[in-house]
Amino acid sequence: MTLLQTEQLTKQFGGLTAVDEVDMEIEQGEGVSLIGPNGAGKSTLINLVTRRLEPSYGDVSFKGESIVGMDPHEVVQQGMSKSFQTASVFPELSVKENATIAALAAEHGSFRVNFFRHRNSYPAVEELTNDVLRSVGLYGERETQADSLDYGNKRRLELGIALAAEPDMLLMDEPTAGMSPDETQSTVELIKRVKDELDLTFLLVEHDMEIVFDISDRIVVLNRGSVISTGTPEEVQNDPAVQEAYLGGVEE
Ligand SMILES: Nc1ncnc2c1ncn2[C@@H]1O[C@H](COP(=O)(O)OP(=O)(O)OP(=O)(O)O)[C@@H](O)[C@H]1O
Repeated sequence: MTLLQTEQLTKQFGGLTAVDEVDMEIEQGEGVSLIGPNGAGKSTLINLVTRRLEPSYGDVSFKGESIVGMDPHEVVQQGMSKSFQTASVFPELSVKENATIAALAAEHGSFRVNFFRHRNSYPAVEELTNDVLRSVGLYGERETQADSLDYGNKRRLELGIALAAEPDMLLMDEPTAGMSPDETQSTVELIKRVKDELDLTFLLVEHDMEIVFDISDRIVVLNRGSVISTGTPEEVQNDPAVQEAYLGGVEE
């Protein structure tokens, strides 16, 4: 099943076409990375998909329905979450309280938790929260105040908060930015494990090619707003158009 589809999706800023008639499809269960040189249009494309930007023209559909016209929070309710946004963490609350709030806020999909309608479903919320904290390796830290987590664990909590909403699709913009090599490695392992465990569909923007090749089922390459290649990591790596546009100069 196609979860996300863009058709002729275009964003112009004045005379600059940042995203240029992009046709992209992401299937349920796929892990897709979006790569491309600086200024290729990756962030703009993500912002169009999450409805933080209005397209100049073209369409975005999620689960077969156009989401152009929806507010960003409505898109989240449809099952699309974006992780690695520190803004989603309440620093003065505990790890568990943060995850619980995220679980309570989720109002989509088969698992509908609405605190005000189903107060007696609190045990279900607690079970979900505990599962998520175990998945991201924070169960042992559940009583810790979010503020006092180290950097790597803060990022794990951000991922946990996104997962507690039980998203059908997770968007991640440079999840390992600012991390040490060890933290990067454990975050990559975490994303891979969570994807397998939860059959998660993701769209990742990442500059680190080692991570991209390790983590992706499929890669979409943008250059100057256009998709110049799409395929498995191997296909993309061997595509001369990509080598020229993106990996240019690394021939040995
Ligand atoms: N709000 C804006 N107003 C005007 N131009 C913009 C705006 N946002 C992005 N651009 C331009 O659109 C182009 C694409 O930018 P975008 O940030 O999407 O690229 P990117 O691939 O995410 O780059 P990076 O890898 O450096 O983050 C760039 O030329 C950028 O300067």
